[in-house]
Amino acid sequence: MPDEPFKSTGLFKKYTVQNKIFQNREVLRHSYSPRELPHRVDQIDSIAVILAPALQGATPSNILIYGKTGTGKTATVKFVGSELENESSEFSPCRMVHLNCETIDTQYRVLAQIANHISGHDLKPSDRAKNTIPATGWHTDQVYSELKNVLEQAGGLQIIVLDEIDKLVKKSGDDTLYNLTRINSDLKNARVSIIGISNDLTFKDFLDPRVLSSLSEEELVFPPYDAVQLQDILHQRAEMAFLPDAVSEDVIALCAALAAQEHGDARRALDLLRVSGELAERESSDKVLEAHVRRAQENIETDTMSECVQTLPRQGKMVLCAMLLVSSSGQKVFTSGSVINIYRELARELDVEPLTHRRVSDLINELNMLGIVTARVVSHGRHGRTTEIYFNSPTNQIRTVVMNDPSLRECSILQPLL
Ligand SMILES: Nc1ncnc2c1ncn2[C@@H]1O[C@H](COP(=O)(O)OP(=O)(O)OP(=O)(O)O)[C@@H](O)[C@H]1O
Repeated sequence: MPDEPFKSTGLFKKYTVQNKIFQNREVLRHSYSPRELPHRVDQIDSIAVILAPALQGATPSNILIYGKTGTGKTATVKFVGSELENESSEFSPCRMVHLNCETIDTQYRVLAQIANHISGHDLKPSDRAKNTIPATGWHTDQVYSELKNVLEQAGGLQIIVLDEIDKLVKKSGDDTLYNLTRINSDLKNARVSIIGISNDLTFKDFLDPRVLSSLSEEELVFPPYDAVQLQDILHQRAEMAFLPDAVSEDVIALCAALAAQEHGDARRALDLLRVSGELAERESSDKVLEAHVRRAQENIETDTMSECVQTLPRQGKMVLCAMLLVSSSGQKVFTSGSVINIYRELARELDVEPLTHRRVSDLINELNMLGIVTARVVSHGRHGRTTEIYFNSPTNQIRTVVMNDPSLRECSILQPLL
């Protein structure tokens, strides 16, 4: 029998009501690159001064950039990079390739990605196909030598930006950086400069001193934004993102103040404004209200917390379960000692080698740093010290997420958490 012609039920009609809030919500997304970066003039100038010699054919110093998440490191480097690319001449071209080492985290992938990017963008079409490096299968030496060929063919200066460089170093050591910081001595017609970006200062401890000194010829620190600066950033985006009068000064000030309380993270502030707008839109409101911002803050916090719990390693989840169990027995504030006792029972039932007291304390500190619990050391004078722990918010959501793990669900000790 022939299929009946499709007849729409109008499912989406009620969700595509007339837009009363957004003019262009895309400008609030992470992928949008703003053309102006308020409160980053000093950082833009500092990077421009370091890179400027490139326009006269010299090789600029390598740069290491630090700063907490959402302080505009990536946006600033991309901004300066496009200015430099525009101003460089055909005779002395300068180009920037941007790699995120959270996903591109092995030497093979880093070298191949740089080479493939250059062949795709900067080589004549006739030279492109033969230069493509496969995703796997070559020897690293061969990839390195192909990268040199591609750089020589393209000529000029190549600035390689390694964003989240700490992830690369922690996953694959410092061989890639060792090779890249020395590649100029193997090149005749081309030059390479490196910009490393990180929000974790401790990764320097994983670097060989020689690699560190060539990588950090220049160092820059991006400070967190304060509430007033975040307001300016939000203003600039809100003008493009929202319809006139949909967002008030008070709403912008509240988003800025809440994000500044965290650690001055512009990404968080922009997310808060976008999610608040989406909540207002869903309610067919023609204005974003402070109540929408408060709810957006709760939603974002819940999402972040769920992601944190989901991605905890197994032992971390076990320690968290032990805490949930103690707290569900009615103790709002409990000690690390009681958590460790239950953790050990749990390890026995799950047939997992229990960690030492010290390691469990480290895991408790990690959960403290993630903001899931508060753990503080209390001194009892002559009787020594204990760590007191309590949950920062109601535990229902944490329980649901952690107990999603099938092996934990089956554990008899943990049945009270289901
Ligand atoms: N001064 C600014 N003006 C306008 N938008 C900004 C500014 N600083 C940051 N942003 C925006 O905030 C978001 C986060 O910025 P960015 O990705 O550059 O931060 P980051 O410091 O690299 O963070 P991470 O370390 O987490 O990668 C982006 O959407 C970016 O466009």
